[in-house]
Amino acid sequence: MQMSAAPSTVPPAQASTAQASAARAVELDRASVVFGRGAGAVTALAPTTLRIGHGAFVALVGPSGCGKSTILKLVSSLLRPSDGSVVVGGREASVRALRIGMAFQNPTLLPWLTIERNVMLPLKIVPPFRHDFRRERTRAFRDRVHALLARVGLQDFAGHYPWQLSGGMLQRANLCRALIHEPDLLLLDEPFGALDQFTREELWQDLQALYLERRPTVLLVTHDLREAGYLATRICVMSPRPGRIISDRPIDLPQPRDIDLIYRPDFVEMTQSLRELIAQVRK
Ligand SMILES: Nc1ncnc2c1ncn2[C@@H]1O[C@H](COP(=O)(O)OP(=O)(O)OP(=O)(O)O)[C@@H](O)[C@H]1O
Repeated sequence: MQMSAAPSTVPPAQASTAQASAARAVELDRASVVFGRGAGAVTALAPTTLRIGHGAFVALVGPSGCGKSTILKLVSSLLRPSDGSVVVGGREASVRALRIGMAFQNPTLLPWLTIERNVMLPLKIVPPFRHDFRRERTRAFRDRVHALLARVGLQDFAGHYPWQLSGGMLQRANLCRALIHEPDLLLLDEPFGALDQFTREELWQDLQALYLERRPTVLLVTHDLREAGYLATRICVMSPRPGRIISDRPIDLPQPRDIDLIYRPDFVEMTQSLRELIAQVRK
């Protein structure tokens, strides 16, 4: 097993040039976000440059309030940068050049729809699928939903309602909904934060398998350094006040990764060095 050296701490201006790539899924160029004005202004994100190639799995880690979710919101165009630019799939983020899937800490499944219907929703809304949906080619879509639910062990729960499922099952269904329309870009904001360790590890394995199947570009915000190390091909560490990327390193471990990896000494050493870096910037 090859583990890359301890994280390199780099000056902010160069922090994200580590993975220059011709074909980029996401490109932040000195993008910053300031909330409010004057004395009450809060800089959520200092000018940040971050380039992510297609198919990369990037984890954003760092202490609370350092701007991780702000970056996700910029990429999903829920927020516009106060300065600088955010380009997704070669176009300004708001243009939606890539198909995007999203999952957050609290699964936002609609309580009045079955799991099957919830997971099917993006097919109803997102082009090009919605065209076929209107033409009532729903049988193929239903098969597709059932196949994906089966991949995460929910084959017997398609007809259940969200309130009939456990937290882990809900989060599995939530992941299915984020992936059903085969997104090019998957944005995950602490999707497993509320789960117990065993369920979390199971879901890491599910997510890894689903990622390796189609290799969408993934941007994962997490507080769990083992989650970041197990899943990501690259980890960016952020520091707060103002939010910025202070370390950007590849995770040179072959995939698929065995879950036992997270208990191996060199992996523990790697997560420990990240932990120390974050502890320093929290002070
Ligand atoms: N709408 C807003 N108005 C004012 N300040 C905001 C707003 N949204 C976020 N902030 C501030 O911007 C900073 C970055 O917030 P952000 O949610 O991106 O952090 P985070 O790293 O995702 O935090 P956490 O890990 O706790 O979720 C924080 O200081 C936060 O208080």
